[in-house]
Amino acid sequence: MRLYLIGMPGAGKTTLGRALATAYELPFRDLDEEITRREGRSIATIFAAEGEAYFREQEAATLRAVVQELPALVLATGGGTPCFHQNLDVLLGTGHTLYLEVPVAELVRRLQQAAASRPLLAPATDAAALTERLRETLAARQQFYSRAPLRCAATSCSVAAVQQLLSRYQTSS
Ligand SMILES: Nc1ncnc2c1ncn2[C@@H]1O[C@H](COP(=O)(O)OP(=O)(O)O)[C@@H](O)[C@H]1O
Ligand SMILES: O=C(O)C1=C[C@@H](OP(=O)(O)O)[C@@H](O)[C@H](O)C1
Ligand SMILES: [Mg+2]
Repeated sequence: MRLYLIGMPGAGKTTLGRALATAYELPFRDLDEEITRREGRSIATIFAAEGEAYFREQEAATLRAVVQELPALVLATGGGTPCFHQNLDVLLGTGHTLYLEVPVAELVRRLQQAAASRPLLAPATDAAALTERLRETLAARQQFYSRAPLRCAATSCSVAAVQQLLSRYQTSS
């Protein structure tokens, strides 16, 4: 089984993805970590040195390489992954895609510390600016995220809840 986690920065894709991989005894990959490894530099450095378009190309290529390499895994994508280069079609066509749906106010709470290492959010320094940035980003991305066949809300995104969701989904499909 390939399980893909999608959603906004701060939704918990990396955190929950790692826990789900342990629970399912599957390899875990974080797409940002894979890009960092291939490139030998951080996501923030890639954005600063090469710009977003270059990052999106590397992201698309790395996604395809990971999918080809591993027939079974849990993959935490980056927040923008499903929105560029037909990546969502790759996800939908090769595994189960789960959208972690988290309200902007909760994302702000989680990200206030970490925005500096997330280049798309870095210009938003205070809570009001971060809220505005996340609102705009979510509005633009909703059309992609909402195509995921599986979704869970912030409050119910435990490992056990996802396992239950997935087993119901697998028996019904
Ligand atoms: N369920 C949760 N409840 C509270 N905080 C969380 C939860 N999941 C993740 N976090 C925190 O939110 C931040 C972003 O989590 P992360 O897994 O990196 O999200 P993503 O990979 O979706 O950007 C981290 O500081 C993490 O500890
Ligand atoms: O939302 C985005 O466009 C991005 C999210 C980041 O991943 P997280 O969602 O894990 O923060 C990372 O891929 C990059 O900084 C771009
Ligand atoms: Mg992440």
